[in-house]
Amino acid sequence: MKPYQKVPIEECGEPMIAILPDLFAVVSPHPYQVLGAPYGEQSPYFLRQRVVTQLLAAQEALQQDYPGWRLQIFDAYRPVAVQQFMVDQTLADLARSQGLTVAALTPDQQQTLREQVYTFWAPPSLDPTMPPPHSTGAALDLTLVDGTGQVVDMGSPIDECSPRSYPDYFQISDRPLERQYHHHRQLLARVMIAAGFQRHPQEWWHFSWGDQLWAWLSQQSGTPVTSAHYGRYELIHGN
Ligand SMILES: C[C@@H](N)C(=O)N[C@H](C)C(=O)O
Ligand SMILES: [Zn+2]
Repeated sequence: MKPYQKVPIEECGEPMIAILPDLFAVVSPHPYQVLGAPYGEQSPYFLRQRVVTQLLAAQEALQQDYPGWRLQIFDAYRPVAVQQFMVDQTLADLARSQGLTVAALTPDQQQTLREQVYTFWAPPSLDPTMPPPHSTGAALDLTLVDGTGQVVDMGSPIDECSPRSYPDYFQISDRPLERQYHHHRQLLARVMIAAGFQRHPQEWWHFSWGDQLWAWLSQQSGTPVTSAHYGRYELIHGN
């Protein structure tokens, strides 16, 4: 169990709304849909209403200093079935990168690779007290696009299971390009945190507002948050 999963949830019942592509940039086609992830009738481009409001505030803060720049949404809502699919997919990818298959892994190899997967992916738990963050509609993965519509280089791709994903990985570099990656990651974090979001400690791209991880990180930084506002969305809207 991760420490944030102990935070109580007081579900506020707020609906999710669509993230409109005329307001934000979005990665399309959606990378997990392309892989065949089981969304059913659901769409990854949905978030809780208040989370979208805070996201708009973050984009406005960005555009004050960088006119024409936008937030680019890579992923947002994720049913638990999709979380399970992506965890399995990532395990298979990591095994393949070592010339192995999941079926052929020894118990020790399984354990090592699973630990690597769970450094970057939340467990696909169906327990209502510990939902995967994206299954609450409060978490999203995103980056920046500049005024010409170009994706801003953060030095590593979203979802890479390696230390390059850690937000401060390039902090101590004195190479000009890597200084720039760090600056871009800082810029994304600055506008998101100013709008009330919290960033995942191991991922430069993952932010949330109102879920258990957000509440736990807020507590760690001294903000008196006692509970999360959002639990698993499927439990309140039955989809
Ligand atoms: C790996 C990434 N796409 C992600 O969303 N990770 C977090 C921790 C999650 O699975 O909730
Ligand atoms: Zn995420």
